[in-house]
Amino acid sequence: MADGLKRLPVHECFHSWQGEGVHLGRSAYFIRLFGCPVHCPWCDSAGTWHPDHVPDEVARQSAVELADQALASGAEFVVVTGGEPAIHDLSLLTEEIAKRGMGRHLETSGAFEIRGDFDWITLSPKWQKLPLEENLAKTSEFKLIVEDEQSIAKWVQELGDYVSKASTVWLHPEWSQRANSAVLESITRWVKEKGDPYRAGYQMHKLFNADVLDPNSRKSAPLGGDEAKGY
Ligand SMILES: Nc1nc2[nH]cc(C(=O)O)c2c(=O)[nH]1
Ligand code: SF4
Ligand SMILES: [Mg+2]
Repeated sequence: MADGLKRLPVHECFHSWQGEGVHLGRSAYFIRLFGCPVHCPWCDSAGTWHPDHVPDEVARQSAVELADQALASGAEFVVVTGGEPAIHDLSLLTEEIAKRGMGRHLETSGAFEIRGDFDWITLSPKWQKLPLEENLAKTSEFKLIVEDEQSIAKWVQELGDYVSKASTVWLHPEWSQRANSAVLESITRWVKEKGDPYRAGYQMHKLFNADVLDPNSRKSAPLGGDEAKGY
């Protein structure tokens, strides 16, 4: 493969702390790769794919460059996110990160084959493109996005034992619904009724504005579920 093709398209890289999930609050270096064919109506990273939000230029970086930057940041581990990072071959990147002794975490919809070795996989399924069974079987934690009062039951029905027997299943209000009391109550009720493995979750970094403190982060581009605009 020509060297240029091995370079990954990068939307942004920044040092922050993990704002979600089991590793909440830990110092983490985020590599947000460009591109996502899933197209969720409420995507909070539309700059990675949406024609109205993509930047004029997208840098391509090698696995060595990305891993060197991650190490230099002093973060505890690396989160590879997107976009949908699994549309890219991540093998070289995870190899280079491991060589530097850092943990490799992946944030994915699970809809694409995962190429690369990860220590931790967060799978957040999307109706627009359902996860592959092979990925459900190797998920470390699930994150279900709760868009309305029916969301949780619908996901639990769709994913069956993969979620009901998982070690951790986070229930996150979709961000534009974070003040919708019916959505929040549906999460509270589910956790109180079912208990383990379900846990109420939130995107805590957004409350802290943690990511924007790194000047290398890009302004976020949330779509906010505007169906009238067709996305
Ligand atoms: N601080 C912080 N934590 C995160 N955890 C998952 C994120 C993501 O966008 O994938 C994310 C993010 O964008 N920022
Ligand atoms: S939320 Fe994630 S999977 Fe959905 S469109 Fe945005 S980047 Fe893609
Ligand atoms: Mg995010």
